[in-house]
Amino acid sequence: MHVRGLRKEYPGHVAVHDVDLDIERGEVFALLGPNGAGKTTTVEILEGHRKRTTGTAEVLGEDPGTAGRDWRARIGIVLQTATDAAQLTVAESVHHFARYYADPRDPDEVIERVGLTDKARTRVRALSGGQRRRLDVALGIIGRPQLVFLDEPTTGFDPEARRRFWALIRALAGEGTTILLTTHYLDEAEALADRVAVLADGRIVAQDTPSALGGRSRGEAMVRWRDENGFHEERTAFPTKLVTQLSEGRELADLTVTRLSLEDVYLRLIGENS
Ligand SMILES: Nc1ncnc2c1ncn2[C@@H]1O[C@H](COP(=O)(O)OP(=O)(O)OP(=O)(O)O)[C@@H](O)[C@H]1O
Repeated sequence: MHVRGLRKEYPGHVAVHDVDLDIERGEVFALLGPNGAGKTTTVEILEGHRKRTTGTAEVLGEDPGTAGRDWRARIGIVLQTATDAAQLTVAESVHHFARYYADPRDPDEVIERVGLTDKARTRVRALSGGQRRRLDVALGIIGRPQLVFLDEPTTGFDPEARRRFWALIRALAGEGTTILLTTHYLDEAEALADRVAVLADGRIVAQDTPSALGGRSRGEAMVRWRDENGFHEERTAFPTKLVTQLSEGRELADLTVTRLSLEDVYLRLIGENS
């Protein structure tokens, strides 16, 4: 996917300014940013659901503004709003959606992969919010898409469901599926994304791997430990050296070495650009 100078104007308001993105096949890419930053607008333009004002976009080799049904069948979309097939059971709706595609995944396997096997015979309207979201994910991947858009995919998931979902996304990426997700969960971006971009007020203010974002991997570390005089903490660019000096071969109680969290860096970037 290649995007250059993408811009979206609404009357009296520029929602997306000059966004450039290159996302490779099999890559998991996360768009981060506060409410109203322009994530959904960007994603909807790339899905072909919204018209851009200016700029170029190439998604799976085509312009999403003009691409046709064959292209659409190659992408999977999981929207923020839940699907509406409330009368059908989980199994019925997944089997039903599978029929729209030339080479769908096995519906029962997809239901298993999202962890809904024991709800397969339950009507969609009787699912919990998180279960319904898992069904949305199932419907988004049933067509064996080459590219999957996930807009806040794990909102409402319990911790176990999130871990299961992360494993599914990694497995899909391992099979060569490209994933573009938006999320407000920094731990999710850290666990899943090969690269992240931070949008603030419609502009990309940083783009890197989660571990290097905002100079994070080069930043100072905080070393904390405890001894007979109590609790200590020291900020240093050379944590290995400090720990070696401190320990002199003995164990240090409650030793931790931490760098800025992704959330720390994210909040700093957002603060600098708001
Ligand atoms: N149809 C529209 N008409 C006018 N303004 C819009 C429209 N859709 C979105 N906007 C504005 O564009 C900006 C970006 O909105 P967008 O939904 O892309 O943000 P977001 O980053 O996805 O936010 P969230 O995290 O809340 O989902 C917001 O200021 C929003 O009010």
